[in-house]
Amino acid sequence: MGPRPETAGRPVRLRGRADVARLAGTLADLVVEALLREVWLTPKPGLVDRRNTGSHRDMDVATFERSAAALRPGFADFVMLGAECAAVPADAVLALARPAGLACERAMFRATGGVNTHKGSIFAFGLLLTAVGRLWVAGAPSAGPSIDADAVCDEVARIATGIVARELRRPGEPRTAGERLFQAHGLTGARGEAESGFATVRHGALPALQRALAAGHDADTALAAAFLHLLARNADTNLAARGGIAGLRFARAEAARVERAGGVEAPGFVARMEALDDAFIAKNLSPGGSADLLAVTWTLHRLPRLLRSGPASRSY
Ligand SMILES: CC(C)(COP(=O)(O)OP(=O)(O)OC[C@H]1O[C@@H](n2cnc3c(N)ncnc32)[C@H](O[C@H]2O[C@H](COP(=O)(O)OP(=O)(O)OP(=O)(O)O)[C@@H](O)[C@H]2O)[C@@H]1O)[C@@H](O)C(=O)NCCC(=O)NCCS
Ligand SMILES: Nc1ncnc2[nH]cnc12
Repeated sequence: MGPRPETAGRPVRLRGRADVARLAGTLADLVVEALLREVWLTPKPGLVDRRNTGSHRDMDVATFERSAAALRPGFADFVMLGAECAAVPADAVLALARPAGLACERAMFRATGGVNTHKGSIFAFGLLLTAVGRLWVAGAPSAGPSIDADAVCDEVARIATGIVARELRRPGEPRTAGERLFQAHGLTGARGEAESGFATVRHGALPALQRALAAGHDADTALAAAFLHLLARNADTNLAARGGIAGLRFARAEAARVERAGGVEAPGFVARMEALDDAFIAKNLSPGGSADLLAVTWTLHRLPRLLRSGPASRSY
């Protein structure tokens, strides 16, 4: 699966709804590509990949492939929604986007038979794609070339402003893992990451990916470097939900140990990650949130060049 011929790599300039629709298709293809690159990257401790299904018995690579394909139309809808609400104040956008997010969740559950593969990805990419749609229209006609990762992250932060206080700091029984972990440990999870403008990606995983590419590594090795960075630093509520704070600390400490041993540059990197995979599985640990942020990392890396378009956009 990859970008559709009619949208991939062609200049997308704003001339009206038809051009926003074409932009939406191009960006939806990019996000599906990012989700597939994530699930295919191997090995990823505790996660579904081509080595095994990690700490999961209810999903495999094919489940994620079906889920990603089912989400493509919804991803395009977020871009269109962002373009249509470009003039709406940023702090009023989330309420407008949430129904589209819930529709994506329903599409995911239909495609997976009720398994939660991409709930966090829907949230992250719903914000990211809505933000790009808004920037594309607000800055038209010169917006394309100036929409870089920082501009997108800043717009995501504006849209998500106040979400932690509004949705996590409220009294009452927690309804989800994220709400329970906030009350117990102050972890803000996907909401906190969004409100920070994907800070863990913007200031950590994305530079790690781009350093690895600049050093001559291929895309998968660069993604592995970015994933290791995330695993060592991201406050992943999936890890905490499954293994408690001790589980989150264990995962981050072990990832830091692999980094100190030289990371992707060191001989034996794959063997170290396979050993970590076995250890995570033994403890039922799964860093699903870090997997989502890895797909966000790839998307933010590819987006600026894609918006400037042209054949060069196919290079990484
Ligand atoms: C706002 C929501 C995210 C509310 O969901 P929740 O209250 O649960 O919030 P979190 O727990 O904080 O996170 C939910 C998912 O986000 C991913 N995640 C976790 N930590 C982080 C982080 N630090 N940064 C980024 N993302 C993070 C993670 O999703 C991934 O893992 C899931 C698969 O793992 P698994 O362990 O299997 O999960 P379960 O099935 O729940 O466990 P088992 O039953 O198998 O044991 C998968 O979702 C991955 O994507 C967290 O799970 C948001 O969901 C929401 O409100 N949505 C409504 C629609 C909406 O607003 N859409 C966007 C509009 S712009
Ligand atoms: N590869 C993966 N395995 C398990 N959970 C995930 N959530 C997102 N990507 C995942």
